[in-house]
Amino acid sequence: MLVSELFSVTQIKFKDFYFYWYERGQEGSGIVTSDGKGAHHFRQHKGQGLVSTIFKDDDLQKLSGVVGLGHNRYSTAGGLDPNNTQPFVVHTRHGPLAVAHNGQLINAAELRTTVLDRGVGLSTHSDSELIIQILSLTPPRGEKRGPDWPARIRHLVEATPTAYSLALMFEDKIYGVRDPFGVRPLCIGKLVPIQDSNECENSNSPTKVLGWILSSESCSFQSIGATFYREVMPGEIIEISPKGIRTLDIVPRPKTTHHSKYICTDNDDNHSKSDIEDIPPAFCIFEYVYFARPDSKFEGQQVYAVRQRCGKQLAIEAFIEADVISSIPESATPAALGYALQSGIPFAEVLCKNRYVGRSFILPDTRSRQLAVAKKFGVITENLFGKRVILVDDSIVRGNTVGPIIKLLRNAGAKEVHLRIASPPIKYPCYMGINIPTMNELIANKTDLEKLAEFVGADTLIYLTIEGLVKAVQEGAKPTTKNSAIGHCTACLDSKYPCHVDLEW
Ligand SMILES: O=P(O)(O)OC[C@H]1O[C@H](OP(=O)(O)OP(=O)(O)O)[C@H](O)[C@@H]1O
Ligand SMILES: NC(=O)CC[C@H](N)C(=O)O
Ligand code: SF4
Ligand SMILES: [Mg+2]
Repeated sequence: MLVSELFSVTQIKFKDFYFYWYERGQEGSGIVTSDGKGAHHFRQHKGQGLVSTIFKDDDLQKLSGVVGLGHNRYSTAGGLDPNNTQPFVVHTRHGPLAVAHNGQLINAAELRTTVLDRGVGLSTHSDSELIIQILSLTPPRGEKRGPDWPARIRHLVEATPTAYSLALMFEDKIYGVRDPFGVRPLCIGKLVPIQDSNECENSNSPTKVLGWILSSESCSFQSIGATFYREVMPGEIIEISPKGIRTLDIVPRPKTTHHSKYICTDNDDNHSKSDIEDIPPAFCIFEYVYFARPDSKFEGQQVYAVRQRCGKQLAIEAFIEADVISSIPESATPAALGYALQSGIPFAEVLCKNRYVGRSFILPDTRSRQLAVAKKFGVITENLFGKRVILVDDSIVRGNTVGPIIKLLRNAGAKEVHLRIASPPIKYPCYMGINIPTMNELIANKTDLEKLAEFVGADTLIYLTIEGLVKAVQEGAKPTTKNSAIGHCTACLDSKYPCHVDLEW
């Protein structure tokens, strides 16, 4: 049995499969299964909203098969149209193919023209549909015997440098693909007998493998009795089949250098060959700051530990005397604990979060984000009345969260509120899978720092520096293989995009 899943905490059990989601995307969701026999043997169910509202027992009963693909959508291209819900399925010359995509194609406009110019009609505005259409094309050197998936996937990777982590399903096989810059995460889990899944990860004890799992985040593995096997490397193409798992290819990063759309950097042009060849991967630093779940692991370290180090670094860079340190739950809590450990000031909760309201930043529009913030928090008065409070958040993006919260704390009797942000100001758009497409929506561009503190109602406001964040992240990061490089995208902080950005999309 093989299980594949992108985006992992809702448990869904059907026949032989277990799918777990934590709603990394909250807008839509789908499952496609295959009985492994090719044409006409795919089954699927998709819908809009949270997983728990989409999949009822009856729907799941119909989803039988030997392999499966699931996806939760967090829209970054193509809008909220229900037709953009994934996985996408098309019938290729060799039978049905399903694709689940985490990311956003940086050159989507150019690719769209290329696909349309070849006479292929598209049925959505989703960038992910382009992926499945390119994969449906016969590769440049043709195919002698049946579909040559390594060649088709390599052709796709050469056509678009980033940002994608993909799971593809064809007959009884799953292919996993991570773009050469490794902007979005992708990891492999091993389904093992339950007693073995409680053993230490990466233990060398011989274990019967019941199946393989692909997931954006490793936090999903433990909940289904699987263990973390390893990350898919940037540029790596893997195949999961009844015979097991193997690497088909590793596509190198294109010879490029950082591109700045917004500021002059000494990175554009004038580079020696070796500079260009040495360009490192660009794993999204915002996964560590906010996006990923704290119990997930990337680059050999748990996200929780990185956030705590960010908080410690913040205390070094931006200490202030206070009576209590607290966080805006949930993502900022490890950083606030780090600040408390470093500074010796005690940590106490000042906000109670309504657990039935999801994450607000990842909602698709301003009104729903602001309503979510208003519904989400209550104050724990005893911990702040008459006190000087250091309030830590992981990030300020559009500024929907922090202002209303400081108002709540002041109304409840906080004497001073000092805001400390465990990441630098977010000033530039992301085109690689986080939905911040314009500069105008970013509050750091609307006013200078001093006015921003006043605007959100804080006595003082200090952000972590870019160097401080990179240090906190890279201190514990380990290369995937002995000689592989470590590198992070920081483009939304410093405008250094890993490759050319196509702004027409
Ligand atoms: O400045 P803004 O545009 O408001 O965005 C930043 C806020 O949004 C996120 O929290 P969210 O409520 O999404 O999730 P969390 O519970 O994981 O912290 C993030 O942790 C910040 O608190
Ligand atoms: N990560 C995702 O779910 C986004 C995939 C794709 N870019 C979309 O907008 O649908
Ligand atoms: S621009 Fe920012 S959010 Fe986008 S991939 Fe780079 S670090 Fe991540
Ligand atoms: Mg938050």
